[in-house]
Amino acid sequence: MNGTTNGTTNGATNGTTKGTPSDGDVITTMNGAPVKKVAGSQRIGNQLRATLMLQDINLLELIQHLTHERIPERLVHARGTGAHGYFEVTDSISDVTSADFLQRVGEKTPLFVRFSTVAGERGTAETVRDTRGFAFKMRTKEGILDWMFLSTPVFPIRDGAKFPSFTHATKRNPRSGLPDHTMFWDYFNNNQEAIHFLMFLFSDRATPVDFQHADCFSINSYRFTKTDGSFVYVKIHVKTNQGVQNFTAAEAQRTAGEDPDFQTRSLFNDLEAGKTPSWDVYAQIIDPKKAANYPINIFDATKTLPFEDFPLRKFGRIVLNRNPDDSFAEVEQSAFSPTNIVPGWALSPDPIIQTRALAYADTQRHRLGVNFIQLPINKPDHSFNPLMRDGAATFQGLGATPNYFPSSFSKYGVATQYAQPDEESWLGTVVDYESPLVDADFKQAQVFWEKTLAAEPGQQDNFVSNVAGHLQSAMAQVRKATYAMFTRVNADLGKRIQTATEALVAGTAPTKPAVATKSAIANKFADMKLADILAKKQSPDNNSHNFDLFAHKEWSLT
Ligand code: HEM
Repeated sequence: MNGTTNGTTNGATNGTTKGTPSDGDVITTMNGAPVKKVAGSQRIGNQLRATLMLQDINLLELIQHLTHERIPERLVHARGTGAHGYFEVTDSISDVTSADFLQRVGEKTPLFVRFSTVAGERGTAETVRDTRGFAFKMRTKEGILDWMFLSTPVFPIRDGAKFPSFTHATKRNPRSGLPDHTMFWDYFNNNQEAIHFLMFLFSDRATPVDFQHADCFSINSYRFTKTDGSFVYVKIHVKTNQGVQNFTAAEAQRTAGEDPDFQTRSLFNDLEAGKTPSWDVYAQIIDPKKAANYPINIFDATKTLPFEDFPLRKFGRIVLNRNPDDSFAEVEQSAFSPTNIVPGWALSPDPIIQTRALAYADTQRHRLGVNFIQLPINKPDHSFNPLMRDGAATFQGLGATPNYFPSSFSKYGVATQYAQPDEESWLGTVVDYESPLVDADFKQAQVFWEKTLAAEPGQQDNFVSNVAGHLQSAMAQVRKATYAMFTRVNADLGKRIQTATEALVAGTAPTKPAVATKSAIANKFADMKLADILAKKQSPDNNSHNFDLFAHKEWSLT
């Protein structure tokens, strides 16, 4: 057998699953003894009747392993898929960060990404209306850096204590176990700082065709730091080179029914076919002095920062080129956290980031076990901390290394080049603070409605019908409060949502939801049957990626 030898760890590098068997390997029991009959079971007499024996170790182990194969799904972002690739520095950014992996233009850092939807469970359909998660794990020479971004540039909350309520309201009713639109809208009616997020969630941007055709954003402000102690704040934008493509609500719903795994299949097939989807990476650099007097709080995750004042600066690109070898080992067991940072990249005082600092490794100890960091996909190429060593399933092999610090019997210490603390100062009186809702919270939502959506033909109509289609299932008093919320964005918007929703409730709306514009993909294939699309895909002169997006009936592991 390949894999572990001599009882020592086979430290898999690059987060890839190791131990692929080779021809001629024999199947063994857990302790490594050869199995005589893998699919047979020991029984009394040569008969089909089941008088089985506990001494049939192969059978016992097979069943016992199977009954333990599922682990808890992620609290949020349970449905996901992954891919390997790299991050490449395309433009110099070393004036604002000392991060080693960003110092040299052209340098590539190995990367793993997990893409996800947020609210649904592990088996739910993928093309549904939702935010998409983009979790990047970069293996830099100075440790693992995780970037955990979303496909919306804003978040629904700016007070960490609201995260449980927001999460509960977007999941199932605790009594009925059913999705509950009354609960959903009632939460948002009472937490209206989420309005900007809702504008994205009910636009066609929340039904991307697949992950390759979506952008993502850090949302939270982080810090680029330098070894001299200076720093700037930074927001990251990751823009797809495949072009943004969204489904309309009707297309997304249809696809969810026809192929609930559409987005996983699209990515898997693209990578198997040798495609290399890529994204350009930009920074919005924020001078701390400018941030202090800027009208928008840069630590308010419900707001974006205008490009006029904080232009995008390109510094890298992300390229994907390989499917995982083992979906469970790499995708399901991957553990990302914003606290996986490296010198040159740091957290900020953003309250959401500070709350997140606690959440991830905590849930991963529950989901994967205390030593989840030793799993190959999560394990840094180099790490050493003898103070964290015991717990279930540890295999670090630190032996006699002292487990306290400092010790007279060891010479290990800290890296002196990072000894200089950065200059951020945190001073103030302790207060119990919950951010109040103010008129300014509706400003960016208003711009999104009046300018952004208005600039794309049919998108305002789609927005109204997307909200109405969802809101119609809420109780009357909740619907009324939601009309009032959208009226604060724009009086006409509030009225249109009310008219469209109440028509659906009364059954006077057209039976099919009005889909004002079709996506580019739907237009292209409007009159084609699936079989024609697949046939066209196979024609040698076709090199349009649009055809591949519809090739979702294929599943090829070869
Ligand atoms: C207080 C706010 C938040 C809390 C408490 C929180 C908590 C969590 C938890 C518990 C998970 C599951 C982790 C796991 O099981 O491994 C998760 C996943 C995730 N979160 Fe958050 N989250 C918050 C806000 C955000 C924000 C603002 C973003 C992005 C800007 C984000 C991005 C993600 C992503 C991408 C994943 C999926 C990770 C994966 O694919 O494994 N989260 N979050």
